[in-house]
Amino acid sequence: MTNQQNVVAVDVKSLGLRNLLPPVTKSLSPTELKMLFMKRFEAEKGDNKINGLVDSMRASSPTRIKSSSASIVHHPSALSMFEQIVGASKGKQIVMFLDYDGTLSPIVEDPDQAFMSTEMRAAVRDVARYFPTAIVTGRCRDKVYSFVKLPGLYYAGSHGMDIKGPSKRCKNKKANQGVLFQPASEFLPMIDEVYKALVEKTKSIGGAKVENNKFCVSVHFRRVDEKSWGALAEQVRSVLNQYPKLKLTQGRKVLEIRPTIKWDKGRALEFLLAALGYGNSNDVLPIYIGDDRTDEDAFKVLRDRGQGFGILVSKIPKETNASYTLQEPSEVKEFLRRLVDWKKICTRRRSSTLSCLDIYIDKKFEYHPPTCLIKEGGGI
Ligand SMILES: O=P(O)(O)OC[C@H]1O[C@H](O[C@H]2O[C@H](CO)[C@@H](O)[C@H](O)[C@H]2O)[C@H](O)[C@@H](O)[C@@H]1O
Repeated sequence: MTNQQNVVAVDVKSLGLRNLLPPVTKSLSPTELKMLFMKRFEAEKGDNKINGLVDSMRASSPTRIKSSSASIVHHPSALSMFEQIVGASKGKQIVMFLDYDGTLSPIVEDPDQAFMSTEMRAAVRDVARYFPTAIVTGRCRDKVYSFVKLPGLYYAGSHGMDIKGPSKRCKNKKANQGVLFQPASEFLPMIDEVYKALVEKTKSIGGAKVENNKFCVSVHFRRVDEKSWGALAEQVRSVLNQYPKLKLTQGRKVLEIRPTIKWDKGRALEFLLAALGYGNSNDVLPIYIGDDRTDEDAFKVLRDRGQGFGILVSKIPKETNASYTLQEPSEVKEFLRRLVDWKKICTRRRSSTLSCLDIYIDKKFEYHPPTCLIKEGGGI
């Protein structure tokens, strides 16, 4: 066999190799041809990844609704279904799980300014008086604590990779007071390194902001011109390519870089239920309220367990594993207040001779159940 026999006449244009070769017809050996294909394949794979990422950055805009959203159903409002929700808690302990951004605080341009209102803080504090309560967030735990400022809660930062229990004794004796769980601690130096690299790589992209969330990193593009999203995606990919142990997920106008470990908000929810003594128990009704894609992991866990309710905070219909919706943080506050008022009524009913009617006309409460069906044991 001569070398000549191994040479194949290739029309580089017809093979779509235009970007890699001058636009001429040329004879190539099989080895050259293979290398060309590989090069093109890799280049296309990279391009597709970036394009895919930019598409998904566009889709993550909460104001857009997919046109082919036949499977997206309107979930009922958790406010209009309030009685059914608390009714399901009869004989069970409600445990509250609350996402932070977009749930307790409105979405704002600058992540450092995402404060929660005094009224919302009071609502969360009151809820935590009656029910074990956890904040589950993508943020760094210390940062979210500096926003929430309530000591009696569980905090799960970094998408649940940094869990800490309340700093002082709480009423629930089953609770493990000393809980501190950090399943990704070995990733700390790597995350730090990636954070620095991302700050460097994105500094020329106007509006981009990199946030160190301790066990994960957020790259914000809310203030980046849409024309530069591709450039941003490329920079993020170029850094991530060097760290196969890290993965990319997305939230609301944010790219999230996190360890590839199998841990998310859903796992954190399971961990916290176990820490509270409800690991394999039917005596619990977990309620998880969140607005973001990352909260879907927790909604799914509740659905799979057939226990409790996921409540999605969204003004627009979305594909979700949640059972109910609330439109915005102000409705979350209203829901939390109702929960507290309902619990107070149940507690008073048990410790006094007041009739349902007495409770109903008691002007002290803003919320009065429309029907007087309060039963012993907490259910309506
Ligand atoms: O799990 P969460 O508590 O919802 O945290 C998810 C991310 O929230 C923050 O970003 C989001 O809120 C910002 C402030 O409103 C907004 O500017 C940004 O566009 C949103 O994505 C936070 O800054 C991220 O680190 C969290 O991962």
